[in-house]
Amino acid sequence: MTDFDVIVIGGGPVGENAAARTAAGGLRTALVEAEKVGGECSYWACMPSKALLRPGHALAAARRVPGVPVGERLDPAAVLKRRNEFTSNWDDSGQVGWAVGAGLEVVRGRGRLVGERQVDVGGRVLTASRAVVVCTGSVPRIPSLPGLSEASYWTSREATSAQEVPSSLVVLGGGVVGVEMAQAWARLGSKVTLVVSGERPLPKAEPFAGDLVADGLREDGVTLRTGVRATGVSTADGVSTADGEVTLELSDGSSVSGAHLLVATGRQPATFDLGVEQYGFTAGDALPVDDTGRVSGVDWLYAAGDVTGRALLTHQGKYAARAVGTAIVTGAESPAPWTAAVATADHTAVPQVVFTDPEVASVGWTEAEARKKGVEIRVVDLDIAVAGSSLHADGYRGKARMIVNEKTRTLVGVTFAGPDTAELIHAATIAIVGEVTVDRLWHAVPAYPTISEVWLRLLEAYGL
Ligand SMILES: Cc1cc2nc3c(=O)[nH]c(=O)nc-3n(C[C@H](O)[C@H](O)[C@H](O)COP(=O)(O)OP(=O)(O)OC[C@H]3O[C@@H](n4cnc5c(N)ncnc54)[C@H](O)[C@@H]3O)c2cc1C
Ligand SMILES: NC(=O)c1ccc[n+]([C@@H]2O[C@H](COP(=O)([O-])OP(=O)(O)OC[C@H]3O[C@@H](n4cnc5c(N)ncnc54)[C@H](O)[C@@H]3O)[C@@H](O)[C@H]2O)c1
Repeated sequence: MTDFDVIVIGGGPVGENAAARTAAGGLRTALVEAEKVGGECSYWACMPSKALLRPGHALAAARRVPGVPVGERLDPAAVLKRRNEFTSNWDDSGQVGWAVGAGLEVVRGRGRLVGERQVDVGGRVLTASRAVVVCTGSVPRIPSLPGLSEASYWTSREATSAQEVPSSLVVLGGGVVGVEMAQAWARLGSKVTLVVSGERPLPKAEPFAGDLVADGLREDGVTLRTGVRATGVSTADGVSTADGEVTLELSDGSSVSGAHLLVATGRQPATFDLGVEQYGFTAGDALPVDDTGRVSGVDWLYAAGDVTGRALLTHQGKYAARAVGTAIVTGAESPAPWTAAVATADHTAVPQVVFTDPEVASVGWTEAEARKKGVEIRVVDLDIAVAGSSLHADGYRGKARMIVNEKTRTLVGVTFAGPDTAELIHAATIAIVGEVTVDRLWHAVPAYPTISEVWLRLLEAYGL
């Protein structure tokens, strides 16, 4: 008799969803968690970062509408208190309660694959009759910079959980973590310098989006150092506590200093000390999976979320988890694309919102990605300037891009960059997933006066 039908290793949002799905399908399911049920997302990523950003957005939005009485600046103590509440003060008992209510057995400890359908947790070997699902997430990728390992630097964990506003902050890396945290702490009163190796931040987004975010950061007082690489780190005494304690040396011979250094240079799959080598994989590499989440060459092993390296986003990881759970419960061998056990949208329709001000909301391919794939496309670019946007805010500044596959006349990518564009993107996701032609989209009439009217202008600019 096995202990469980399914063992899920990693109780982040993705593991929780995979486990809840198999339990709902009547399978005895264990959720093994080494730290906190709820994972990185709940305690050191999505939730606290958005809780730090939201008050600044609300204040900026109010300032853009005459007649709304607003204060000069944010109240950092109140912002940090609300952020602490959003992380339940880093107490996971609520999440554990949810897991138990969902019919899961929560096993505390670090899981390690030790044989076919066997997981060691602190010396106890758990066995599964059907499947083991790896949802161990990712960890910060730290570059090898001279002096960095001796310095006391921040990763996204410290940047999202700090209990005081740092007097100054140097941020290395202009990806999503870098720009979001640079703006959050700048708006809370920190003197922030953002170091970006390329021409602009957000190199994976459409260039106009990175440029608009750069403008927004500069307006918040962030100093942007673009086109420079970090070459070394030095600290006064190895402990960074006061202004100027950490110095980042740069490739152009200059340097920048701050009370803290945030290293935001990407993430790495959490496949260390997991026993993946016995199946031919390398610790630190992503686990390769098919669209049902089955790990290549191991028929009882599944994976979902950041650990697969497919899309490092909570919503997309949870989608993959639902596919894995369905695949395990139904036991379908080769389910068809776009059925519940297959994460088909990962290839064409991954939405993301960068929660800066301006926001960047995108789905599908960028122009560069579409061209690389050899798709015959037409790109439509517009300023977001409709009745809805001018009512929304005085001096509203934003841009939209729609990319159309010229053969099928369907959308393959959409990006909106501007204040409060996040809520526009789901319409684009539906259009891409539904393979709606521009000719049919013409009949999806946006309400007046909303920012969504930009859809009508995009279609008109396309020639409809
Ligand atoms: C600062 C920041 C902000 C972000 N903001 C957003 C956002 O706004 N929206 C968004 O969609 N995405 C966001 N992300 C990305 C998002 O956090 C991840 O995509 C998401 O957390 C992935 O979920 P996961 O369950 O795969 O991994 P995780 O959330 O990392 O959870 C993995 C869990 O597995 C546990 N674990 C690891 N190894 C073991 C083991 N051997 N045994 C037992 N347990 C183990 C860990 O303790 C952890 O609890 C953000 C990321 C960062 C860093
Ligand atoms: N709002 C959101 O959806 C959200 C928010 C935060 C994070 N995330 C997810 O988390 C993941 C990790 O975010 P991230 O920002 O850490 O990674 P990222 O890959 O988005 O960005 C890392 C950046 O660091 C740069 N970089 C790498 N090495 C460097 C070096 N040595 N010196 C200078 N720059 C260097 C890269 O060019 C890149 O621009 C992302 O994939 C993102 O999808 C999502």
